Amino acid sequence: MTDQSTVSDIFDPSAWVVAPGSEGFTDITYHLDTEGQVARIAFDRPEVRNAFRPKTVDELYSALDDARQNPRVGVVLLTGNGPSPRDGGWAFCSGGDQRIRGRDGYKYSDEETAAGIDPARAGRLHILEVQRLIRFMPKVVIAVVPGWAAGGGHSLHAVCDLTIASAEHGRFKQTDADVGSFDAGYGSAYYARQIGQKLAREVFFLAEEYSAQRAYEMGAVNKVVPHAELETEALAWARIILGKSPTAIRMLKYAFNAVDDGLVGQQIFAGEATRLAYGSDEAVEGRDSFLEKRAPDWSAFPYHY
Ligand SMILES: CC(C)(COP(=O)(O)OP(=O)(O)OC[C@H]1O[C@@H](n2cnc3c(N)ncnc32)[C@H](O)[C@@H]1OP(=O)(O)O)[C@@H](O)C(=O)NCCC(=O)NCCSC(=O)CCC(=O)c1ccccc1C(=O)O
Repeated sequence: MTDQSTVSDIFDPSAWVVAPGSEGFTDITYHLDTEGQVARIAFDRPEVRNAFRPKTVDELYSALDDARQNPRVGVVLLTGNGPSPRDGGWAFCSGGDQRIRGRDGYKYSDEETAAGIDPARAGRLHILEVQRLIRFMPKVVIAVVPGWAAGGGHSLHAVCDLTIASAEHGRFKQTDADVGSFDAGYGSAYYARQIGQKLAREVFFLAEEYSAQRAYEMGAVNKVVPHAELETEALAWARIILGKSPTAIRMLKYAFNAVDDGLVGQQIFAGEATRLAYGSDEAVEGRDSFLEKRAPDWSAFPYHY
């Protein structure tokens, strides 16, 4: 298990505490800032450019869902620890671990399978569940890219609300088609909404390498910062966002999502609108009139226009 106090060369141990319950994770690290309002979740397989295997995705989902349900957390930073002890390379995430890809998805290890993996969940592509969690959680998720974002890692950065990248080491490459994979959802179609159709098709069809600066110019990255300042800058952005109204941020995220998310997007936005309406005197009158077995009195509530 990684020493949680020194997880990455650009990690500031004085800014973070280990998130309760995360001690058993092997493939990711999970920290909360000292105020308990920002979550830092990081891939921790730098020797394979932070490629994910099913266990990685299980842990990632678990940490993200914990952050989602923590009422004090307002912003999540998703990043990759590094550098690689083998060659010094940096990565955000290089997608699915190709060494354990089977014909029906990514495979748990023999030990994990022997320990009781249900055959129904043996071949996994559940990074897509992680994508939906990032997309639908009512909090801002920032991709903090210290190195390669490739394949499914590229898709994860695309689905995050914001991306901050290392000027020196940030690299973007959509390799899906090189390895016979295709993210036909947020990773491609939504990504095209971000940078435009021609550029998105170039990124996927050619699978070339793009620097952080080029990705910024294409509209895929919000800010490029010196490598040593990457995490400090990400935390600073998180603190700016924490200064805003939680309800406003939640409604804005869901408003941005709704146009691309069809009825699910409308449902999520509408659910939050209903929550807001329940707080009004008008909705209280509706509920109370039912419980008191009387006709509702709407006279105090004008038809606003
Ligand atoms: C990322 C690279 C461009 C980095 O290149 P470089 O810096 O030269 O490093 P390397 O020497 O290549 O790599 C160092 C070391 O790491 C190993 N490694 C790197 N990436 C992976 C990986 N993905 N799986 C396994 N191992 C990896 C590499 O082999 C080296 O180890 P050695 O022992 O020295 O050999 C470059 O590494 C690269 O191109 N990597 C592969 C990127 C890739 O193709 N990823 C898979 C894309 S497909 C995918 O992610 C599908 C899963 C998925 O997410 C999905 C599924 C279904 C629908 C949607 C999705 C979705 O995309 O979300």
